[in-house]
Amino acid sequence: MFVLVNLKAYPCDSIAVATAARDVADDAGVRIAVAPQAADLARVADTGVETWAQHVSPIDHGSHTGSTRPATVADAGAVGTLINHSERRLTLADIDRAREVAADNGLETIVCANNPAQAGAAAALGPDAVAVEPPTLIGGDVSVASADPDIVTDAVTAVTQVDDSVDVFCGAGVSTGSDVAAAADLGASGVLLASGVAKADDPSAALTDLVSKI
Ligand SMILES: O=C(CO)COP(=O)(O)O
Repeated sequence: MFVLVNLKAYPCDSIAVATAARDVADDAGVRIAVAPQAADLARVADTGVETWAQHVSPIDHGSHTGSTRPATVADAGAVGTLINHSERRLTLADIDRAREVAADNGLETIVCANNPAQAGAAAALGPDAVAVEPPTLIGGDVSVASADPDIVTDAVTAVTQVDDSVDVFCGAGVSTGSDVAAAADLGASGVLLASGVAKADDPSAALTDLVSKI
């Protein structure tokens, strides 16, 4: 299982979380990555933790004020990027282009989706993975794997029917090792989470629990 921690714009110490994630990943032998805000990418990557971008713009060089260029993200030390997060939606054409430019720059890509139908559509664009995250459960206390397990299994079916080389992750409300184990049982190969670590009093303890049943 791949554990990807999205720090969003939460008021956490991104370097402290990154350092904890690096150490827990090393100790547990589990793949853990941290996705900080764009301005923190290089500092987070310098800790040695696997670093992802929260978003990239569907552009390369040019007159694109305020954009997050995939190549710049890669130069800062990111190895992958989320695309079309529920809080950073893109048009279909922009998802396609962002994935293409990100991949051209060596970034791994995860396209986010609200539901199984969108997950299948996202798989058709050829990302490395699709993450299904029901918006109503994001930021809540109940994991998608227990609140709505069919969403996960149906997303796995939808994605596999389109392209069985695309991994399926799930997210929303994931905060414990039991949540991660339940996601794996439903066929997910990774989890995407935020508040369970970014808002934790002790991010290291939260991460240790998250990987405890993998
Ligand atoms: O949006 C999410 C991860 O990108 C999920 O957020 P929570 O883990 O806070 O529900």
